[in-house]
Amino acid sequence: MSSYNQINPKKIQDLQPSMEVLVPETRTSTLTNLFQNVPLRLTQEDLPSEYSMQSEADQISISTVSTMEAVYSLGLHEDDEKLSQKVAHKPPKQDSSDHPGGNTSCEVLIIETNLDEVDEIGPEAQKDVSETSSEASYFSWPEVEIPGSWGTYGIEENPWDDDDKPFVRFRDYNDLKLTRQEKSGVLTERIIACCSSYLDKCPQTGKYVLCKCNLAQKGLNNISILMFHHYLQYLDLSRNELTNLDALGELPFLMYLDASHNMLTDLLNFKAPFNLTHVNYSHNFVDMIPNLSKFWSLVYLNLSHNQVYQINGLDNLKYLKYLNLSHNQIRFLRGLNNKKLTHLNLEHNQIGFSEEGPNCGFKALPDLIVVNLSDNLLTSLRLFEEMEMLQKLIIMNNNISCLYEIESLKFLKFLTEVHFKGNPIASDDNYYEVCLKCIQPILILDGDVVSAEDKMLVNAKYAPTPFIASKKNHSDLFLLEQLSTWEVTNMTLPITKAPPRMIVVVGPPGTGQKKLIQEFYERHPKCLRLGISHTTRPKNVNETEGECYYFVSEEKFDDMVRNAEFVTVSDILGYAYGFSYEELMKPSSRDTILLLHTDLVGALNLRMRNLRPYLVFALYYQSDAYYSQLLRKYYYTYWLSRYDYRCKSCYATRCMCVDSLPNFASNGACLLAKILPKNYKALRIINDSGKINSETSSRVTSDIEEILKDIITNLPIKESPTKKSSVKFAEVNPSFIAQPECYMYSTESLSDTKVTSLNSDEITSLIIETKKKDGGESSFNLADEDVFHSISEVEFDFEPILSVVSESKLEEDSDEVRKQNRRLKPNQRIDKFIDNILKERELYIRFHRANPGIFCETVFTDKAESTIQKLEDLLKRVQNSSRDSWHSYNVKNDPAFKVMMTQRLLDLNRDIEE
Ligand SMILES: Nc1ncnc2c1ncn2[C@@H]1O[C@H](COP(=O)(O)OP(=O)(O)OP(=O)(O)O)[C@@H](O)[C@H]1O
Repeated sequence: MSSYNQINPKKIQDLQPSMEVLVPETRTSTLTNLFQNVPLRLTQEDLPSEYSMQSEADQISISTVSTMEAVYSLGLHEDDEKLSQKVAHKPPKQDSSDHPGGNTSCEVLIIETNLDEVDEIGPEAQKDVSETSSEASYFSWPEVEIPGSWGTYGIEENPWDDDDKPFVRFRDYNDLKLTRQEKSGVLTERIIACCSSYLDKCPQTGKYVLCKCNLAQKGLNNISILMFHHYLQYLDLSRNELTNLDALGELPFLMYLDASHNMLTDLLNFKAPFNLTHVNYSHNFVDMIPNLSKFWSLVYLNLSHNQVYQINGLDNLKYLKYLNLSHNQIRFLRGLNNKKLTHLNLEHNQIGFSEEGPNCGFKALPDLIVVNLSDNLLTSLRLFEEMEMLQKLIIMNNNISCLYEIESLKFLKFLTEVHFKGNPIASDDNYYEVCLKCIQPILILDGDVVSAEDKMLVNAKYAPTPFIASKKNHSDLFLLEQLSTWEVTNMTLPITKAPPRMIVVVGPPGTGQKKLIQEFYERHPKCLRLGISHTTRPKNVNETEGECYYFVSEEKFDDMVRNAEFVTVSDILGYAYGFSYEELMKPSSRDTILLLHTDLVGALNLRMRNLRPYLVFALYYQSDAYYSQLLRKYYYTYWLSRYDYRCKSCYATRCMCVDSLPNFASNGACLLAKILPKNYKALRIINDSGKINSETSSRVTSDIEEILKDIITNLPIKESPTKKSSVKFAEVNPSFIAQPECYMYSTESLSDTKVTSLNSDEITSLIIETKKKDGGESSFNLADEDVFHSISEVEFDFEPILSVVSESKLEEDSDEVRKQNRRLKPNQRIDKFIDNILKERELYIRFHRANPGIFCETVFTDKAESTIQKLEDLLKRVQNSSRDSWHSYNVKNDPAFKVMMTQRLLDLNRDIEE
């Protein structure tokens, strides 16, 4: 027992007369309250010798006066400090200002009752009582039943800790001489007074009341008197002989109830308090859980060591976090759907099965952190597969015999502690290693700390490198492919000859696959053949028809699609790309390997069509470099195509971009100037108002002049592939042309004119494109969509420097997104465009990770040498691979082929009609 309540009654004799005690009002009233219920009388023995009691009448009945009055009347006055020195006490932990009444040094006065009323207690009995009392500690929690302090998870800290509140005790239970009635197990007010503590405010009167009562191990069998103690919050009735708790129905504020180690058969069979959160009912005789809906506020429920044989009645306990049903007779895991449950103890039951289904068994308990299922009959660990929050699993002494079961735990990211001892698996030689391998986060296995070295060793021993894993998957797929029987599907190719073996370089746009395969082809022209795709995108200046693409119009491409001429078709950044059957089956030597590049869709189509391509994943190693490459590649072209139809570029030894739009003028040209190669020059035209008037036009002209001069004098002339010597004017703004002294501009729109004042070899072509309005000033309003359309219709016969990226891909976005886009500043939109491509790269990478083995090689286009080396290795492998695995297939003999082709055509027609 703590010194706090271990006061020698004789101490009172140390008190000196005329000592003053300062007692806060609230405390006095509490004491008074308490004393009103406990009529006590002081006897001569209790008093210092100076105070002799003359007669019975001098005995002070405290039932009518407050304690303090009693103390005063006895002259026991002392200031708090001195008193507290004299009386053993434990000072409160917290700052006294937290407590009502200021100074809260807790003096403890023990005042004995009238001995006449008390029977003699034999030495044996006295010993019993004192033992009982010392066991029932005020400061400890109910005993821990589960190894490893599981049982204390109920409430992490004791909110009713007497240390935190002023505490007053008048008598210690040990010093009570029990009456006959009390000895027979009847709870009396005297006992309650001895066992009560912890002052808290009464919710009704606002006065302080004692709200904690620890009646553990008092031999009680009748507690009906408790019904008068409405304000109890904490009640410990453990280790008594109780058979019913009806009286608790009168305790509306009860929050904590320990009724363990009694003889109770009914669970919580009393009127539900408002907010009962913690119930310990362990070690009783409960065999059935009734519907506990009324006890909705339960957070902790301990029903261990009862006779429960099935779980039910807990459905509506939405706040239940801790449930202990250990040492019962439960056979089947079901009836638990308490979503907030974090700790579940079911050890020592007979559970062999769990309810199966989407919201059953453990699947209904997504938040479980600790589970104890030791000493049951489980044979599998699969029921824990989806318990994502699980941190600790105790499943000792079950029947888990297959090591493979541990695999079920491999996706549990937080599982750091497992106990499998006593299962057949634990005696397997590989048990330790398998556990470490499958349960990656593990820190404690069967109570022993797992060292980092062990984990590393095991991982090194068992985990294949990604390379091997990828190869293995690949070979698995290959095997599957070999084993699959030949059948005609919608994807079956309408060809009768085995297609060539092929290497396909796959990557996101702008990765440089085209350049890569060309370089590789040039190294091995004899054993490779370049596969040329069709595309609707405009030809770049340095591209030749039929060398890297067949450039076709959209109409032509659509026709080819309708005629089913393509093996695969993709839409990339608004242009269509397709690889045709004709190109696939082009006559070549049997040993020649087809080399082509596609996007992911194309590559997967080739695979689905059973063409068995060797897929090579190409990407930029450094995403920064990829970003810069995209900027170089698309910024320019995208800008031109999207924001300013009037601004076109021309290919020349030096290029000039002329623009007349305010937005472009202020941002675009500058930007272009930065990103264009050195021998290109961007011309910036300042035109804030969006109108070209005579003033701005003269500035424009002088700007042009300046730049042209600069081009001519400073920049080295480079060979132009086109060597055009004409200047193409498209709808030339008259105000430009009105400066004949600068350059000879034609006044006729859309006509070719020589630039006479410049050396035509040096400036090969120059496009100035503006919009004339009513023959006068040109007005350019960005919001004027018509301007955009009319100008985009103008045809140019020059070759654009870079591929012009269509905006149609972005046009596919919803209207809402489009509107947002419109509101963005031009450079933000471009960033978005590039962001989309970067996201596409991420998609490719994710796809690769999720499908190990689908790519047989990964190359980095910004690491040219290693890339070519890898491709050469691959080429050797492909050359050595079997060529004859194709089934010869005779279309004529296959009725299914006809049916399938008819169906395919019908589908196609329907698509076209739609
Ligand atoms: N037949 C095809 N089917 C699907 N995708 C294709 C096909 N042909 C080319 N592609 C892909 O189209 C994308 C755009 O190619 P294109 O050459 O037009 O632009 P690019 O940005 O210069 O490409 P790269 O980065 O390879 O140089 C590339 O990712 C390419 O792999």
